Amino acid sequence: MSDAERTIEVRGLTKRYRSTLAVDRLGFAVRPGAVTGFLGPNGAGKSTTMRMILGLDTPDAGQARIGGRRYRELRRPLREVGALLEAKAFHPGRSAVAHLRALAAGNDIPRSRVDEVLGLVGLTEAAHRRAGRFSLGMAQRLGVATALLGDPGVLVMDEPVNGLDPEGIRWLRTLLRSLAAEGRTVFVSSHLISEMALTADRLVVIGAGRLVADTSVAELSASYGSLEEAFLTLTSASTEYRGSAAPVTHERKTS
Ligand SMILES: Nc1ncnc2c1ncn2[C@@H]1O[C@H](COP(=O)(O)OP(=O)(O)OP(=O)(O)O)[C@@H](O)[C@H]1O
Repeated sequence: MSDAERTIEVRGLTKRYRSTLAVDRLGFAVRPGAVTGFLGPNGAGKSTTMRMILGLDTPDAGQARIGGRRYRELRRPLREVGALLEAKAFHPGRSAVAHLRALAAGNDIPRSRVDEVLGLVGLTEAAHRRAGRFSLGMAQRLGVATALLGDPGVLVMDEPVNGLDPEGIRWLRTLLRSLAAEGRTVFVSSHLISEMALTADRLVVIGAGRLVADTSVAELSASYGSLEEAFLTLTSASTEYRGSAAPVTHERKTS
């Protein structure tokens, strides 16, 4: 897979739910070889954007493409893009191994890969337990295993840190960084700035559905003194950070 095939591109992406403009003409690119954090306060539009990237929601305008194609046009989606959206997105009566085997069988993925990913996320011992009884942290690990099942070049994860304990958070951070170091595209949302400061190389920050920054973690924290300061300043005023240029203030949307 070439770098272009692993690039996520969002252009003019817009989504409205009745009176709420959830995503507003959003544009950015996520490239391979780095962890890109997707930051924004609660309700900023992160999940909606990720759902549109993954073809689970239809944009009202604009488009999201992976390697130049819409998610729905991908020939072997699980092998190209791994997704983690919400924890516990599996049948509660099924064991972890049964869940992964069913997905592998339906997507032409060798059965041996199931044991591999269970090992990778530390669920080998719990593989035969009913997934419905998993703790939130274990469910997140199963979600990560599911995302990695097809050995995809692109990973899209919505708040994967949720429910993990400190050891789990460190484990996930190391895993995401190593996946990026292997040349994969890793796009991960969070509202935890401190965690993103440790995990991400680049940041796409949104506020009220609009892009407020698309830059490296180092540059953003250097410009504002700290990443927390940058996040709070940019998202509260919906100002746009443009590298060394002065921040540009947008009118706030009142929809
Ligand atoms: N299915 C829906 N129907 C109506 N409104 C929705 C729907 N999904 C999202 N919204 C609204 O769109 C906006 C963006 O929501 P979204 O979940 O994408 O934000 P988020 O950045 O992921 O937030 P959080 O960090 O709280 O998960 C919010 O105002 C939310 O209430």
